[in-house]
Amino acid sequence: MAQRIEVKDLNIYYGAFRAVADVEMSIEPRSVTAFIGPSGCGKSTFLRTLNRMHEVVPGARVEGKVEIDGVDLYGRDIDPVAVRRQVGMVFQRPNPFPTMSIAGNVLAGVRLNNRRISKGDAQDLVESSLRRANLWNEVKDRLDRPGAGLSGGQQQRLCIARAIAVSPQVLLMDEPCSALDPISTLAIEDLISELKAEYTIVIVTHNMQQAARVSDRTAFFTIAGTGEPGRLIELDDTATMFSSPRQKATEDYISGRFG
Ligand SMILES: Nc1ncnc2c1ncn2[C@@H]1O[C@H](COP(=O)(O)OP(=O)(O)OP(=O)(O)O)[C@@H](O)[C@H]1O
Repeated sequence: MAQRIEVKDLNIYYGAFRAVADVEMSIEPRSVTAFIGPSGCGKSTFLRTLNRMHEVVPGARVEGKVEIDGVDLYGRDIDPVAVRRQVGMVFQRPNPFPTMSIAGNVLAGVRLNNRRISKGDAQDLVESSLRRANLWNEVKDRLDRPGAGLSGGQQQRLCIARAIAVSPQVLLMDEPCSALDPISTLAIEDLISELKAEYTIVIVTHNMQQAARVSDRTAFFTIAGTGEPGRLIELDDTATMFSSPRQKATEDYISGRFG
C-alpha cells in the first residue's frame, strides 16, 4: 500500500512569488519523514503540493515533478481528486464535521468519492478505521453521536480514521498535534508509529522532540531572508540529523541558535 515519493526539481509559486525553490527529494515508503524549519520556509506549502492541495489557492502553481511510484501527480491525464484520495491529509486543527455522527465522519470521504457501500460494509469500515486510529474503544458505544462531542485529541484521531477509511497510500500531516495536550500528542505519535507499517507518512512539525521521536528521516528547510524562497537544506536519517548534521544551518536550527 505504501508508496515511494520522488520530488524532482520542484518550484512552487503563489502568483509571481516563488515560495519554495528547487526541491529534490525521495520519501521512502513505510516510513515517517518529518519536515522542520523556521516559520515561512514553505513546509506547509511543499506538503500541500504532495496531494495537489496547493493549487486550490487561486494563482498557485508548481513547476517540476512529484512522482508516486513513478507516476507524476501533475501529469496531464491525472485527476486531482483521485490524487487526494490516494494521498490523505490531516490538518493542524482537528476538523471533523461537527454535527455529523462519529460513524458519519469516518465514512464522509468514502461518500464524497461516490463509492456505493452496503450497510454491513459501512459498519465494518467504521470499526476497522476507528480501530486503526486507536479510537474504537473510546467511541464504540456512541457512534451515532456528533463528532464535535469528542475531546480535541479524539477529534484528531477521528480525522485520521476518516483519512484512512478511503485507503490512501500516503498520509500527510500538517502539525497534527499543535492544538493538542501532551497526552493526546503522545497518543497521536504512537498512532503515527503504528501506521507507518502501512503508509508513507510525511509530517510537518515545529516540535523538534516530536520529529526526533516519530520520524525515521528528517528534512530541514530554511529561507535566506524575507521574499526569498524556502529551500531544502538537508535530508537524512533523523538520528544523524540530530546528532551530526552536515550543514551548519541545520545545526544552528536544531540547537536553537536560529529560527
Ligand atoms: N495562500 C497563500 N498566498 C500567498 N502566499 C502564501 C500563501 N500561503 C503561504 N504563503 C507564503 O508562502 C511562504 C511559505 O509559507 P508556508 O506557510 O508554507 O511556510 P511554513 O514553513 O509552513 O510556515 P509555518 O511554520 O509558519 O507554518 C510564506 O512566505 C507565506 O507567506
